[in-house]
Amino acid sequence: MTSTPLLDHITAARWFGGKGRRPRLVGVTPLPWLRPPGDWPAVRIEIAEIGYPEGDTELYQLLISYRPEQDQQQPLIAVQDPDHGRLAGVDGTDDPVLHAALLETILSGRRSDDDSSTGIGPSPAVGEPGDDTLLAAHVIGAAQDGEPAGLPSRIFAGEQSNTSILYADVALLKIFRRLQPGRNPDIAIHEQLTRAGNRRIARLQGWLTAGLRHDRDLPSSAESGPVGTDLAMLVQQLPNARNGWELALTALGDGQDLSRAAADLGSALADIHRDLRTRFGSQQADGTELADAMATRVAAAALVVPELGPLQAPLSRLLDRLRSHSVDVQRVHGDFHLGQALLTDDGWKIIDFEGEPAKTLAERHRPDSVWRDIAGALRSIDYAAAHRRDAVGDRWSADCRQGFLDGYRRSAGWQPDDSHGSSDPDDRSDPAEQEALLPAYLADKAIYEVVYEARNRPDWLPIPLAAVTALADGAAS
Ligand SMILES: Nc1ncnc2c1ncn2[C@@H]1O[C@H](COP(=O)(O)OP(=O)(O)O)[C@@H](O)[C@H]1O
Ligand SMILES: O=P(O)(O)O[C@H]1O[C@H](CO)[C@@H](O[C@H]2O[C@H](CO)[C@@H](O)[C@H](O)[C@H]2O)[C@H](O)[C@H]1O
Repeated sequence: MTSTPLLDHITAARWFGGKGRRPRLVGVTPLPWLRPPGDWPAVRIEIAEIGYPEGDTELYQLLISYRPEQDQQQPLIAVQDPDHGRLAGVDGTDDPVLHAALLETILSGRRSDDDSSTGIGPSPAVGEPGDDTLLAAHVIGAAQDGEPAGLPSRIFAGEQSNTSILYADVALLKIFRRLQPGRNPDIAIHEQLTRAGNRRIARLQGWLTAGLRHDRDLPSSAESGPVGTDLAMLVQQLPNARNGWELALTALGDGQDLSRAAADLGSALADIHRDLRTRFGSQQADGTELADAMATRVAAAALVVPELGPLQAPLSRLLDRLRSHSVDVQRVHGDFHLGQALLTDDGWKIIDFEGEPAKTLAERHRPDSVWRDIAGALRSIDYAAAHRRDAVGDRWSADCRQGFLDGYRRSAGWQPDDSHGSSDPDDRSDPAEQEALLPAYLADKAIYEVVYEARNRPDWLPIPLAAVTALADGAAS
């Protein structure tokens, strides 16, 4: 690989997904300037295309702050610009001027308070229709009513795969680093849940989309014309939010029962599923096709983690149980775990609807069974309990899992309960029969986790491997 300051910057970043590979910088596409000429620093988003020897490419979003070349120390990139002259740019991720320009760009965007917005429209906030690369901004709800100028900003310092900018204590701008042409599921789902008035999420306030052209900005394709590629979303900042994973570990360490909170979380997930079902619809999927897809994932995982080899036959018997079913599917979270749940003064909120990072964009938009998310939560409780492998941990885990399932069933209207029962039970014909799908979804999730841990945290591999083994043993007996 030919090292350049920009390539080194990208490959060293927390969000770079090609670690261990041989990346090269194919090109950089600048989006329009976010400030008028003469206002320094000049700031804009740039999209870097990274190529690999295997032939695949990835797109990454960069935030760059420019000054005249002679005024800039240690630049990542130098450009000749018709309006600004010779410029040198540095990473602008921490630059409050860039933060303010991004916020103002979104808040000056096209208001789309109807349901027909597609994310890329004829009224770009920056650039003119017909430009090669447009930047379109959209706002919904009350986001435009505030005065954004001067809001103090800072980068979210916690663990995350993208980059978030916090504006005072009111809003959070999540900047998607690894871009995929098309609609981002996090925005698509937040938009619909916000329009539905769902109170279990951080409300969406706006988003930013680039209109990238296949012939110039995007990896080679026969298509032409701009493709809306979502860049960032602005959401309500949740005050006093405590991460569910950390709460679980603390409670477990203290031997504190968390089954009521788990029930509330199950109820929150059911509320979200209900609104997703209403907004996106539902359909029936062929259980045989689902079982085949899961079996393919087991086989692929066994190539990465050979310990799975002997478990393939019993797992295949477990997946066979899906084959006799027509499976009810709808939009779901897709990668639900305790780290995606924040406990606030207003109860649980669920975040990060991007789906499993290893899946393609099309797969992440595809309807799936609600058991995908329920299995995600149950697996996550098991992960937490793995930190305390004793009778207290086992009891804690069993209580939490039962609490979660009871809370979900009650809110979904799957079981009668005067105190919590939903007056609007969903329309699935036989939820109890659908519950037979849970072991297959638990196995599919644990198989995903085995590969995830083998690649990212080998020390954690025994946790999902033990779960797959237990499920396989259960199927064999
Ligand atoms: N609306 C919000 N308000 C407050 N904190 C949030 C909000 N959304 C996310 N966070 C914090 O940011 C972290 C990362 O968010 P997430 O959406 O999972 O980002 P990523 O997908 O980039 O990892 C969360 O674990 C949480 O601590
Ligand atoms: O980065 P994301 O939050 O989108 O999700 C990925 O990373 C998660 C780990 O941070 C991983 O979750 C797995 O570990 C969790 C504990 O750290 C556990 O609660 C989850 O149940 C387990 O799946 C997730 O699978 C992965 O997609």
